[in-house]
Amino acid sequence: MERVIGIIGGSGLYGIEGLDNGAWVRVTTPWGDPSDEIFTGTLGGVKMAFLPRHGRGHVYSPSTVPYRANIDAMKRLGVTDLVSVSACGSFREEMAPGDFVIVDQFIDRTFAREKSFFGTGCVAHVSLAHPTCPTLSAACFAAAEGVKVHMGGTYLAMEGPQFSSLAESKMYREHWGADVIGMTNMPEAKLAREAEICYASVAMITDYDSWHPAHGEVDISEIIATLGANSEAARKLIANLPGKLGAAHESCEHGCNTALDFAIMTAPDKRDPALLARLDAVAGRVL
Ligand SMILES: CSC[C@H]1O[C@H](OP(=O)(O)O)[C@H](O)[C@@H]1O
Ligand SMILES: Nc1ncnc2[nH]cnc12
Repeated sequence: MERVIGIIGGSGLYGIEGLDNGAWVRVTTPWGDPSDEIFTGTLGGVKMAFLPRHGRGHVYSPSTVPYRANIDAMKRLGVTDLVSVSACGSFREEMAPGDFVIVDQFIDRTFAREKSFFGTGCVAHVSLAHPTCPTLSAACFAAAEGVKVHMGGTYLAMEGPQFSSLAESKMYREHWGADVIGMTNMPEAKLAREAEICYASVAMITDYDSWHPAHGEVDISEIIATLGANSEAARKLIANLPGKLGAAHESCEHGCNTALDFAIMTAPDKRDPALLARLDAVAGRVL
């Protein structure tokens, strides 16, 4: 299958440069409009699709990002490999502002978002034991240049938009084993799995949240300054990805592309035709 690399750019990353035949395209989905148009083109002969998660100009809050439309739109564009780039706080001394973490686990504490494409009339349960794709994650690690990268880490997804209290920050760090915190990778990772797209998360550390006695509270100006300093490393990683992955996407050996094989529970004669129609891109392979 032809590889298409999708990038969802988070806070501070609203566009990418250097694509051949680059153009912003409007994609419509049965789940509403994505956060913005999607910038498509090729890099080193590999197709790319870039979507700013919050929209250009940072329009959507973490709670109102249209996650389902974003993932559906990527699927419609043929995206096989989806890389999330996000700002995050750190719970670990050694994971310092400026470093990147290739996240491999999540704790989902979000509660005010649509988290599934499925529901009444077509119920499905996919595995999320390993929410990120090891192959794509390894490629992201290899593509990083000029930045310290930590391979593996647990990302706590909070609802926001306010940052955590000191008590929450200490609980996540000392008792829950979280390494980093952000507001957007859930339900994005869950939806990518339902859409059978390989997903990797590159978390750019911007702060120590509020637990660190020497660093005080999270401060948005500190976050923006660190993001500014880091955006070049993020762009470099994205630019190097096609070379690490190549133009052909073999079926994922970790099962990302076959997540729906045994997931759908609803009997064929009980399925809701209206919901099935909305699932055409995401689950068309098995419906
Ligand atoms: C700019 S600080 C808080 C904001 O930044 C992160 O966004 P993203 O994950 O899209 O990079 C965080 O999750 C919050 O939404
Ligand atoms: N400390 C933090 N908590 C939640 N989201 C963040 N994004 C960047 N820093 C963050």
